[in-house]
Amino acid sequence: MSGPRPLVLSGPSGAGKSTLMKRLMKEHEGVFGFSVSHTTRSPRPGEENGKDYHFTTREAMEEGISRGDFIENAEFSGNLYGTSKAAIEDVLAKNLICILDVDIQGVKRIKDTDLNPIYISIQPPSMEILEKRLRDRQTETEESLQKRLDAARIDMELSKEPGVFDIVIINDDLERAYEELKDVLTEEINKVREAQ
Ligand SMILES: Nc1ncnc2c1ncn2[C@@H]1O[C@H](COP(=O)(O)OP(=O)(O)OP(=O)(O)O)[C@@H](O)[C@H]1O
Ligand SMILES: Nc1nc2c(ncn2[C@@H]2O[C@H](COP(=O)(O)O)[C@@H](O)[C@H]2O)c(=O)[nH]1
Repeated sequence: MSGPRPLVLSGPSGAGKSTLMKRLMKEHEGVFGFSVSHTTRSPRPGEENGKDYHFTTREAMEEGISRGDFIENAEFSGNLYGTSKAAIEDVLAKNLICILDVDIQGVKRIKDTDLNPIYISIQPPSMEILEKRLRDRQTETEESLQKRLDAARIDMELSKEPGVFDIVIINDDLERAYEELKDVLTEEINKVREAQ
């Protein structure tokens, strides 16, 4: 049997990717595995090294990129982010649905690989609501918030291009967005459960 297809979750910072993903993983224990990315940004309160991200320095990450350790990497809001080959292999080896949370640059780079994931974009209902969610989250300085909003405008345009995403979910009502996400993944979830 071929393994379950990975899932690429993308969309503007603050759209609700982590919120939806954490619920999906909690409600489907032993079905999903998170591909832990590397980043040069500082940890937020509550974030754990090796669980939320591998927090690293730019120098170490650039060395890893030159060695070919990453399947993709991107500069986002003044920091480097990347998906290592090891992060994905760890999850695939367990026959779980591998979830990658990456920005739109990552989506484009993953399309050049043989990963064959399901591409899902999580979009906010509007820029105004996105800005409010990001401000209320209280994780950003004014400067990084503005960079994230600039990146969000680009993301919202690109996500409308035909063929980039298999599905675009508007995360207005959390319950409805979650149901939509779960429905798209039913076949892959069943594949994992049947194999257990
Ligand atoms: N449907 C929703 N309605 C209201 N608030 C929401 C909704 N979905 C998420 N949020 C809130 O919006 C904020 C941003 O959500 P979250 O951190 O999940 O976004 P994200 O897309 O993972 O962002 P990033 O890419 O920066 O990690 C959080 O405080 C979350 O609780
Ligand atoms: N191209 C990649 N993008 C990534 C990766 N890991 C996270 N991200 C994206 O970065 C922004 C900001 O994340 P935050 O945790 O600092 O809020 C967000 O859009 C993520 O999807 C990665 O490995 N590659």
